Amino acid sequence: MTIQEWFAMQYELDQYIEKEHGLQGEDLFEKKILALLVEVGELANETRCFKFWSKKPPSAHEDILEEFVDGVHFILSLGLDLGFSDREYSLVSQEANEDLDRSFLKIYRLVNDFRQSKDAGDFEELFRQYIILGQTLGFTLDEVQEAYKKKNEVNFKRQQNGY
Ligand SMILES: O=c1ccn([C@H]2C[C@H](O)[C@@H](COP(=O)(O)O)O2)c(=O)[nH]1
Repeated sequence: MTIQEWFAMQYELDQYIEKEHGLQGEDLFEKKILALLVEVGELANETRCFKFWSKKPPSAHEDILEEFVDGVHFILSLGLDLGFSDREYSLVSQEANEDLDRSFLKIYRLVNDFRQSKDAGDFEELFRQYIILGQTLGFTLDEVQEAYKKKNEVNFKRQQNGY
């Protein structure tokens, strides 16, 4: 799936949600920023990377992946809202951050930077670093896109069932 196709899938879902909730034309930027921050927190919780006080293992690979793609939804949605979907993105990278705690804290900082600047370069850096976080968690881009497709469908069904 190309990045443009990825944005297009998110566009369809966002349009459906906005129509369903009578929100067409509303500025949902700040709510989506907050939603993304919440998703990043939920993801960190599933990895348990910061829980130095606990001996419990992380959640299963697929459960962490599902949380991860919730964040992807909101990143794509924010990019669409600012009209950044037609740009070229180089998301594939050999980088992987060893330290998960620092990676999560970095994502929080990048979300806030992007919130303030609404800048295309800051958006790309956020998207890129989020994908690198995924790689650090053991997910390939293909795997992320497959999981995204599944969750996108679940999100549609939820809307149709009065979520
Ligand atoms: O405008 C929106 C609002 C929500 N979602 C998706 C992203 C997540 O996959 C899911 C979050 O739903 P909760 O399970 O957190 O309610 O909804 C969108 O894609 N676009």
